[in-house]
Amino acid sequence: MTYPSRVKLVDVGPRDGLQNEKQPVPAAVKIELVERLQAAGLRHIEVTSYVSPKWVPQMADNAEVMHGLKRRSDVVYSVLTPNVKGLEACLSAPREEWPQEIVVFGSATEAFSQKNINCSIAESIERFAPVVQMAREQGIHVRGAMSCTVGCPYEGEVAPEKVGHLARLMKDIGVQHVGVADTIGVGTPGKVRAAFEATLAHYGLDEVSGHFHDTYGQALSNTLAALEMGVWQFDTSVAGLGGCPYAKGATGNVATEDVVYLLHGLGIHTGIDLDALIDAGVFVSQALGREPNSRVSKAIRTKRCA
Ligand SMILES: CC(C)(COP(=O)([O-])OP(=O)([O-])OC[C@H]1O[C@@H](n2cnc3c(N)ncnc32)[C@H](O)[C@@H]1OP(=O)([O-])[O-])[C@@H](O)C(=O)NCCC(=O)NCCSC(=O)C[C@@](C)(O)CC(=O)[O-]
Repeated sequence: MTYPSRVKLVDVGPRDGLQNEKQPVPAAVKIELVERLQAAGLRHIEVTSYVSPKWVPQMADNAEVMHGLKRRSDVVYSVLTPNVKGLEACLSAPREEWPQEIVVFGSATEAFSQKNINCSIAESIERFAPVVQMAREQGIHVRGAMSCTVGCPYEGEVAPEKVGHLARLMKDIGVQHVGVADTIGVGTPGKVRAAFEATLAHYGLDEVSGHFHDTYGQALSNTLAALEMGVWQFDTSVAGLGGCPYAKGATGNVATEDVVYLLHGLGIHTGIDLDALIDAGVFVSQALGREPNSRVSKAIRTKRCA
């Protein structure tokens, strides 16, 4: 089996990982988390989202976090912007605090679209179109997240045709890259492959990524299945943090630590220092009062103690 020679990981821990936390997480902790991730070698970090603070209170400090970061010139910072209001809020900061990439997020199912962003799929595309245009005019890269590509908490199994339909709509409005998300972590390799195949009818292999939650413990298998298709970009979350507020019961994303261990084991270079990454996961987990949700982190920390 041949695997891609390079893999890009986007650590979504500061955004996807923390958005669902009920306890307030101070901006200083979020900032230190991003800085620890970049020090560990992560070069793509999803920092925050410009969404309604009534819907997701944890992300209300978006501007403070973007302002407080000590940025590195070799790191790409991204943020979620569901509508023009969100993008305008993000761009109201001085240019040096802008992200290089924004994310619009849609759903392959109508029910999740309504629950998550309060509109139909068609309406979401209408909302995204001016966001995409404005961002691209400013030289900001646009990624699209496609939720519920294999399963939906409200509609159950999702047909690949629905994924292909959303991918085409995203392509038509100029979204440059799409992430195939298993929002509730129910996917298995065959289903994930089918979701990618439907997406690859509209996007090239260099324009797609995988985003796997680990609710059923399948995220590493799904990552491997995607790697075997030639997919080389993945979202992961330090310490396995996360969950979407509108996908009840779904656990966090696959832990970055576990994916890095897998990749290094396959001989794929990531540039990530696994020990420093584990320490970043311990830092944020301690701030949240829990253990990191990563088997690799646990194993390596046990070995360190021995
Ligand atoms: C999309 C909206 C805003 C629509 O929400 P809405 O209520 O339909 O919007 P609206 O335009 O009618 O505005 C209602 C209120 O929200 C305000 N508002 C409107 N837009 C913004 C904004 N951008 N920033 C700040 N405030 C905003 C607006 O000003 C107004 O305030 P009010 O007059 O009531 O005081 C809302 O549904 C929302 O914020 N949803 C949040 C959804 C979210 O963040 N979900 C989690 C992220 S997605 C995810 O995790 C999945 C992913 C990406 O990881 C992939 C996967 O695993 O599937």
